[in-house]
Amino acid sequence: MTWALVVLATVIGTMVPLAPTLYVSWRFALSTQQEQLNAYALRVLDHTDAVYADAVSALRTIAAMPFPPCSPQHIRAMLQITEEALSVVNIGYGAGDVVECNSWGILNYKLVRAPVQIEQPDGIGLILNWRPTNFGTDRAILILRLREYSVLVDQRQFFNEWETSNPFTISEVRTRGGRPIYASYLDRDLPTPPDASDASVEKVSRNWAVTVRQPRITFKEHLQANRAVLLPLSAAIALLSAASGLLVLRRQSSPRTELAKALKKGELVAHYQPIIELATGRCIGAEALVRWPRADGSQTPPDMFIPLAEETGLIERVTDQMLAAVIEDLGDLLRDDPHAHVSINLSAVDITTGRILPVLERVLDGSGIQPRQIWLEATERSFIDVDGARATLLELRRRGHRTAIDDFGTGYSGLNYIQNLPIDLLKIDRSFITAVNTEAPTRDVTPYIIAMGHELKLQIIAEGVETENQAEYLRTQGVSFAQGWLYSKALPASAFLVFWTARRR
Ligand SMILES: Nc1nc2c(ncn2[C@@H]2O[C@H](COP(=O)(O)O[C@H]3[C@@H](O)[C@H](n4cnc5c(=O)[nH]c(N)nc54)O[C@@H]3COP(=O)(O)O)[C@@H](O)[C@H]2O)c(=O)[nH]1
Repeated sequence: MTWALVVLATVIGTMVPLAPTLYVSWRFALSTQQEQLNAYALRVLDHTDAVYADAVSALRTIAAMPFPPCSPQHIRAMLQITEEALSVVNIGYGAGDVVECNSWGILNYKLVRAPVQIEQPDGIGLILNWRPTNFGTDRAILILRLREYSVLVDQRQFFNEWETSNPFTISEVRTRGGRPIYASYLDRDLPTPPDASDASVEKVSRNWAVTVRQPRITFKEHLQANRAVLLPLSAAIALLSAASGLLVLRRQSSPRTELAKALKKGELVAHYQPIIELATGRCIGAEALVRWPRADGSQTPPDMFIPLAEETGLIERVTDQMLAAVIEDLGDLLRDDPHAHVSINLSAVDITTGRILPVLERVLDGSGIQPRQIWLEATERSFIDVDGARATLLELRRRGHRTAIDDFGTGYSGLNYIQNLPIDLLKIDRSFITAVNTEAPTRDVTPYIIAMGHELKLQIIAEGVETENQAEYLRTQGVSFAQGWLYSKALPASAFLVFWTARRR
């Protein structure tokens, strides 16, 4: 196949004039840049929406509390919310023209409440670029106002770390009315602010508009340098340049394209890791884990392509194909044994947008499989948009599905988040199980996580159980279920069915 392609490319490379080829490659490079910018802009917008949603949630929470203004309980509540909300630096209260108290206590100096500059579509008032004195920071602050309450957000929160991966890409965040609140070039050592020749993409959400830019000139210079070398060379060695052009093209085939192709061809498969009831040693179900077998016999690990799928908008298709694979592979088992279940990993976007709900309904409708047999796992990253996550989880539970928080202990969620979310199971991350009975610093955390699960009346699943010693410890701590290499690695469907038959009895 490769030889055929090389011969074909050689013939074409000899015959086709070079200029159109260069023109096409230029257009191709341009559209790739546009695609990259689109993905970038969506990520910046997601991040902006998440920071804003976090601050609005803090604002609405404090505004709904019944404490007497500036009482000790009131100030304590403001401090607690400030500490828990990732983006909030302070909360202020003032019924009149001045701030009377904030998260730090009652104010002993006069701080005038800045007037609202912009009314957001969601009813929140905004004050931009507030630069406080006596406040321990010289950074620009965004104030969100709801009645007597002001929530303060450091505008640098809108900076996105991934921008640093491409030094020429910059982002600007504005309100829907066009007022700028953040421009990343202000915080980075870039030679100039953006200009009109930049390639740019704009994306808008309900409250925000985001523009992402890359200087077009950099791209053009690069292309012209290539041409200066290629034109004389290609005249002399047309055959060689055609073949090497093909090789370059093949190497440039991006990981995203490869993953998209694999999804299109249905190359991703599900493997199943048994879940064991610790008290009886019986297998009660499995976790479906995606596998990507390659033509050369190797496997690309999910750790490599799941983040890529999440970044490039392919993750929904991964989830959908896994769901379809589970029904195809284990449908008969689930219909025959109504107590069996399969856990499926959902992505943050499945949970926060609720897009998984109609998909599940469509797949299960008429399948003879009960919703309670499909457990759904979400990582803590899904809960940055708490309201979206709660709505989806509530609906899943109403339909009868069981919901689990995955990799627990590795994210930022605290007790406060979890007790307010409709979750049935807590999966302790492998790192905390590996630490059991070792000298690892995290070994003392494991009992606290288990106690937290019990306190919240959640069933607990331990991941990554590799030794009988760990299993015994978990049994004595009242952990219900376990999965890990002690019992089995993730198995192809046929091997899992054999395991199930042996361990179900
Ligand atoms: N959104 C989706 N994410 C998925 C899906 N399938 C997998 N993933 C996520 O990718 C990460 C890596 O998964 P994988 O390489 O499959 O690793 C899993 C197990 O194989 C591994 N494991 C299980 N037992 C042991 C053990 O005893 N020791 C050991 N060293 N490793 C073990 O742990 C991974 C289980 O992950 P988790 O989901 O946290 O239970 C991983 O984050 C997957 O979530 C998918 O379909 N969609």
